Amino acid sequence: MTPQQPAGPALALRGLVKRFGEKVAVDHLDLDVPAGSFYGVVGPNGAGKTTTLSMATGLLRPDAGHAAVAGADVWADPVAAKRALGVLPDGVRLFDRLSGLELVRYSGLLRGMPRAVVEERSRELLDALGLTDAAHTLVVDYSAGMTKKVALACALVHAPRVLVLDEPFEAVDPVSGATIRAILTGYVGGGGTVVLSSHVMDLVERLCTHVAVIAGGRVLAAGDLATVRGQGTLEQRFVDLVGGTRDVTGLDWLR
Ligand SMILES: Nc1ncnc2c1ncn2[C@@H]1O[C@H](COP(=O)(O)OP(=O)(O)OP(=O)(O)O)[C@@H](O)[C@H]1O
Repeated sequence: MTPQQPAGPALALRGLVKRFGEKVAVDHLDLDVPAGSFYGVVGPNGAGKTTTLSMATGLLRPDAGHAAVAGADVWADPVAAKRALGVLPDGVRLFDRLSGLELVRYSGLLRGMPRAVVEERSRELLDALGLTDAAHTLVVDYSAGMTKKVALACALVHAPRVLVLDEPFEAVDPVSGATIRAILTGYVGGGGTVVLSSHVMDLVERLCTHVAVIAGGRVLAAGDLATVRGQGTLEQRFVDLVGGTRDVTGLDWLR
């Protein structure tokens, strides 16, 4: 894969707003993801990470604001934006009556790639992700981790310039996790940009060059990892920004 580096930010979010009834899930959110960065998005449950990434990738229409991928507006110029983009959405809903191999092939062909290239890359990706033995198994019969991996293969098959991954390591076993980390690190090394959300601070700290801490639909801190982290660990900084640990009261019946 040889993704070219876009000029300007790989992902630019400006004034994004999303409301669900009374709930403001994303509240005038701005974020720049530099090209070639490995960008971690962290935040407590319900912070607005999935909603933000969904708007950034054209899966959810914002109530206000703009999102641009490699300079192309996701809503005004969706073809250009989506050409540059690979997405692993949260709670992936796939065409699960296809086999794993068929699904990855289908993703490549949908992108207008030549059949021979699709064939080669599909098999290579399944092999790298340890899914060769399950290549002809229907995706509906995959485990959660296998589903995550095949969805990642679908996101990678067209060698996008920007990859947006919602919780890519969730449900994935340690060996597969290491493989995915190696694939993503190699991809960034080759000029690609990764944006991922995660709850695992340790992983974000090890992998990412940049991080944004989101809570209440707003960015509390963003920038290169060392700056955001400061003197302590990312987890300490996260707790400082988001609020300390809560004492558990009640639940006497459980003790
Ligand atoms: N389709 C929806 N309808 C109503 N409310 C929603 C919807 N999607 C998200 N929300 C609300 O918006 C807020 C942000 O949710 P979001 O899924 O973006 O958070 P998150 O940071 O990804 O959380 P988690 O870490 O738990 O996955 C939450 O309060 C959630 O209940």
